[in-house]
Amino acid sequence: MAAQAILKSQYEANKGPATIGDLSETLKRNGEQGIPEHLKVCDEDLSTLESGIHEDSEPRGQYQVPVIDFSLLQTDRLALVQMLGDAARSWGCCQIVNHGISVQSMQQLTAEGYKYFELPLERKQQSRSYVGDNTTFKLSSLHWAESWTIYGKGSWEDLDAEVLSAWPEGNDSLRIIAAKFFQDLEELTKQLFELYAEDLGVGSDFYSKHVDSSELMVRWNHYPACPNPWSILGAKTHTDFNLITFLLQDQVGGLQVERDGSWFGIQPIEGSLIINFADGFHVWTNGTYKTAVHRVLVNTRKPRFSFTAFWFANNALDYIAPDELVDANHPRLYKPMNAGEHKQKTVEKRSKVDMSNQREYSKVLRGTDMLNQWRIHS
Ligand SMILES: O=C(O)CCC(=O)C(=O)O
Ligand SMILES: [Fe+2]
Repeated sequence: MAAQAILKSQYEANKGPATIGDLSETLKRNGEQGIPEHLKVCDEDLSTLESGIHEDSEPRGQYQVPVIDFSLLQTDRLALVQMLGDAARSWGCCQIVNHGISVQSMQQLTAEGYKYFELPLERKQQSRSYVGDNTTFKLSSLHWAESWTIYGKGSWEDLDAEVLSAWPEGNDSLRIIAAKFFQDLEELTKQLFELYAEDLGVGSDFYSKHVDSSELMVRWNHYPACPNPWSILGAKTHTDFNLITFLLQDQVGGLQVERDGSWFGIQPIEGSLIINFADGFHVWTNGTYKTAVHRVLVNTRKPRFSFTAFWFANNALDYIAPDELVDANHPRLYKPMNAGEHKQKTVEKRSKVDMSNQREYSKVLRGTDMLNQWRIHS
């Protein structure tokens, strides 16, 4: 049987290949021919994968996604509010530095989590949330990656259970550092939501008062070096369907965001936090802030690691943009979008889509169809 057929039948039988590493070995032997259809970069993306981009990070001068110094909060709040707002409107994304969360604790958090990927496969597979081969996990926006997920905030239960399943002997440093990070991120998120409210001219706690009832899901990701960078993306082009996402990437880089049909790399900066607006916030601002369309390139030589923190609004919340954001020139764009329903529908759609149908699959990942379901058509 040809390599592709073997892989395909393995996928269909749902028994492997067990890891991206296995798949990588198969692809090294079989070249482009071995790539399963649903892993292939769609034509739309193919034309925008610039040469050489996967081998090294982009040169510094070409990075355009705003990097915002959060310490302006102390010296020039107005300027900070304006920068945050501008970035959210035009990019749906920015990077913040000097955000107040200790860089050292973030480095520890990522490094401790990334050790997870070095554990024996059998151990990792004991975790409820381990995904060794994201290509078979249809719900995921990741493709060439393995990942480990924990539900954070408030409860220690999931954190404890997950940490213990990976390290039965315990791993207090990860447990403590993660719990502290969840708390710090919650504070920062509230602060940011107030600044965004200020930019939008709505009541200062309009968004921030919902942080307490929101949920946090965090994920460590490992994208192994990939022998076929021209045909495979680490994460295909997608939007996040939650409220807002915070990201940390290592120095390898590869995260890109789309603006007006062009792709821009996000500069790796140690200790920074990348903010990606997701579908929820987009609707909640009557479309004022973009939902970031993003993707991840793979690297031929270096593995890449990232850490993502997804805020999900409480399932009961209806995203309704405040009246201040609606006027004759800005008619209301969306019906009240229920957070739980949007999540459920998106998950369902992503898990049912025929992944070998490029057009359909990429539409579902981009979230366009899903958001359109809530759109008011005038
Ligand atoms: O790894 C990254 O930088 C991005 C991952 C991502 O976009 C996601 O998990 O939704
Ligand atoms: Fe994403």
